Amino acid sequence: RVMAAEWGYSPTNGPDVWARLFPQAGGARQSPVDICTSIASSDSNLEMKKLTFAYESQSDLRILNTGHGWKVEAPQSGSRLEGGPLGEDIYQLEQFHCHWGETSAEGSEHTVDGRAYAGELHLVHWNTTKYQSFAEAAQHPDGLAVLGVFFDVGNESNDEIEKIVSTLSEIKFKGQFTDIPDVIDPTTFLPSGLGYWTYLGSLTTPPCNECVIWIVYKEPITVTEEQLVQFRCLSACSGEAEEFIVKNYRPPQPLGNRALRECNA
Ligand SMILES: NS(=O)(=O)c1ccc(C(=O)N2CCc3cc(O)c(O)cc3[C@@H]2c2ccccc2)cc1
Ligand SMILES: [Zn+2]
Repeated sequence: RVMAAEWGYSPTNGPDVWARLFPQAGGARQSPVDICTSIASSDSNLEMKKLTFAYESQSDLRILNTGHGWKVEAPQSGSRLEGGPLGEDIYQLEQFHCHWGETSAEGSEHTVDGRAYAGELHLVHWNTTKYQSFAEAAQHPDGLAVLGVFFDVGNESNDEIEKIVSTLSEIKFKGQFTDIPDVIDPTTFLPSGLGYWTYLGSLTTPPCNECVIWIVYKEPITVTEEQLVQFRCLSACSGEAEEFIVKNYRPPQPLGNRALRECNA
C-alpha cells in the first residue's frame, strides 16, 4: 500500500488520519496518554515485585534514520527487564529511539497532568519468555514493554545522548545508517529516581499495535537545547529535498477505563 509508507506527523498524514490506514490506531488501548497523577493508584503489589533491569554495554550499535526519527538497534540477548507490572515474564531490549517537538515546549508523547516535556526516550523490549521474535511479540497484548524517560532541557548535556548526537550528521537522510563507535550503556539513560507509572497501551506509531506494557519514569533526565536542535536537523526524506523531522510525537489518546498504576521505587 503506497499510503502506508507515507504516514507522518503533518496535518495530511499525521495522527488524526492514522486510523484510516491503520485500524488499530482507533482502538481502546492506545498510547500515549495524559498521566493524570490524581487517578494513579499506588498499587502495593507493584512495590512487592520490584522492576529490575540488567543491560550490557555495547559498542558499534547501528543507528538509523527511519524518516520518522533516529533509532538505535540494540538487540541484547543478555539484557533482562522483569518484575513490576511484567508478571513472571522476561523482556529483552530490542531498540531505543526518541520523540521530540519543534520547540522544547513540547515533544514528549506522554504528558503529566497536561504538561508536555521537551522529548521522550523509548527503550523497547519484547517478551522472550512467551514469544520467539519481536515481530511475533508485537501481535500479543503482553508482547512488548517500553520504558519511557522524559527529557527536560537544562545546561548540562547528557553524555550518553551526546554519543547519539555525534553520529547524526552521518545519517542526515532517511534510510541512512551508521555504527556508534562509543560504548553505549542503556542504564545511563535511566533517571536516578526509579518511580514510574504503568498502564496497558500500544505502539505510538503505526501500525499502533495494542501490545505494549508501558512503564513511564516519573523523573526526567536532562538534555541541552543544542542536543534537541541536532535531532531536528534530521531529514525525513532520502533525497536532496530537505524536510526536517522537527516533530515526531503522537498526542495523548483517551485512557478510557484503563487502570493507571504508580510505583514509587
Ligand atoms: N514509540 S513506541 O511505541 O515505543 C514504538 C515501538 C516500536 C515500534 C516498532 O518497532 N515498529 C513500528 C513502526 C515500524 C515501522 C517500520 O517501517 C518497520 O519496519 C517496523 C516498525 C515496527 C513494527 C512494525 C510492525 C509491527 C511491530 C513493530 C514503533 C514505535
Ligand atoms: Zn517511541
